[in-house]
Amino acid sequence: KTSKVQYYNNPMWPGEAHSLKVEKILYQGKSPYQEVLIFESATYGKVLVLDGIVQLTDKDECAYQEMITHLPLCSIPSPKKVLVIGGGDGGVLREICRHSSVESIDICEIDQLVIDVCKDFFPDLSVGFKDPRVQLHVGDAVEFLRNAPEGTYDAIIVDSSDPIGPAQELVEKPFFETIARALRPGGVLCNQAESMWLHTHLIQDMLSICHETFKGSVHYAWTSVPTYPSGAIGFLLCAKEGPSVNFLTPTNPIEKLEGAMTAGREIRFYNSEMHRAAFVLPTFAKRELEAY
Ligand SMILES: NCCCCCc1nc2ccccc2[nH]1
Repeated sequence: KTSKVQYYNNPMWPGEAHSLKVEKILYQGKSPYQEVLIFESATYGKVLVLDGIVQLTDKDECAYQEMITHLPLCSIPSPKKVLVIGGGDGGVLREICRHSSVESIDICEIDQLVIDVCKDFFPDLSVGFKDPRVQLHVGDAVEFLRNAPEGTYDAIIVDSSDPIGPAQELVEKPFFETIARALRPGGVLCNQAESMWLHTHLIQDMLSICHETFKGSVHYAWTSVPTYPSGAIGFLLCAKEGPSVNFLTPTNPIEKLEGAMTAGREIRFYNSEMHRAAFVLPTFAKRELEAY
């Protein structure tokens, strides 16, 4: 049973907690990297928790998976080679597979246990692994990117957990530099970039690093995910210098996506207006983030 005191001590959102009623524990385990918990909630379907942090729920995972994927992929004309860092639940893979221009997808996930339990408990997400274009690499992303030839990818999506624990190195400058090197000119990066309500300093640090590393353009976007503390989570969209990228208006014909049935599931959250709206910031966030 989680004690209330320990419950309120997560350094990512000290003093606050979003709680879900547990109907039934479905899985509890521990990998070399983190504790893994899956439970059936009363109102959000199944829930995946890593080290006490909600990663996704059946009900609202579509918001995060669709936005982190289609914001970058709909911003370039014809993405062919895509890399996913993290994303072991398979949800981002499921969304990438909607893009018929994509020819190959590399995914580098450090924790095999996350992949295994999501195949058992989240078939709607792990369906992404079944696509023949997907090549799985289990290991450390820094290592993987060091060995990636320069200019390999049209898009890189960093679906990381938070920078406490295995994902700490994924917000540091050297990592962003290896990403820039692995992107082709005009290639794009989209990574999980915390909440504008809770993590302004962390976002400012990431924005500074990205403005130094990506001479193309850098934009912060956000969306609503009710089961993430603060109810909002952000994304950092970066373009490597080269053919210009306009993140603010989707270029890739999203219409053919909206109807796209992939793996038996239609799109539930993303559309062209939500794409444009994601880059519109409330005044406090403009003040705190647009200067960086
Ligand atoms: N696939 C990982 C998604 C992120 C899950 C953990 C998490 N939940 C958050 C809530 C608010 C801000 C940042 C957050 N990061």
